[in-house]
Amino acid sequence: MITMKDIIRDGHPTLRKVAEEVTIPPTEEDRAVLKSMLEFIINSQDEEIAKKYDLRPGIGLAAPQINISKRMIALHLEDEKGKLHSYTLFNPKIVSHSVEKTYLPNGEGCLSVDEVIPGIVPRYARVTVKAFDIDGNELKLRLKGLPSIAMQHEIDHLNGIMFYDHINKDDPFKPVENAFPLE
Ligand SMILES: O=CN(O)C[C@@H](CC1CCCC1)C(=O)N1NCCC[C@H]1C(=O)Nc1ccccn1
Ligand code: NI
Repeated sequence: MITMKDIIRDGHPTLRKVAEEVTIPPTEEDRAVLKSMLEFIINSQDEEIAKKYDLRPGIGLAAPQINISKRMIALHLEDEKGKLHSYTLFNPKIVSHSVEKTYLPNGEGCLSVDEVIPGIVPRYARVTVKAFDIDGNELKLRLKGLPSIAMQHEIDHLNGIMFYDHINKDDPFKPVENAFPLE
């Protein structure tokens, strides 16, 4: 099982690489890795398991964070209606997005960043994503709210981008044009 020791931290070069596309159909190994990434996220949200293995809670994980420079991500999170969504995706790609932006009112963190970096992290309010599921079937997702924000955070990891790259360096809380806080 994946634990925090498997998660590389800011400064590790893999976090700044553009990850390689996964060949479709995925190999058994790629499928096993992606399943283990979702298992980690679900474990990290389970109070007992997280305590037992000292896991930091997460709602998403990208393969580069476990030093695998491949375009694979897992997400396990609730949407604004309280509906739980699990995503295990190969080669996700944002194919369209809203002009409007949004951001988490308390900023963002990252399991690969041990310090708190305050500031507004502007994200597209809505995104349409094309990807392949765990079996290699093509799918299209239309996301808004937290799923949209989290998806963009994870796809950034596949392109070597960290959340704080989006924070205004001169004034981290400067209002962003056409961006509205989530909730
Ligand atoms: O690349 C993947 N990661 O680095 C794990 C990150 C991904 C999220 C950061 C912002 C959007 C996606 C993660 O889940 N966290 N980051 C560290 C703090 C805890 C946790 C978190 O933000 N939790 C959360 C947020 C909103 C609502 C409920 N829970
Ligand atoms: Ni992250």
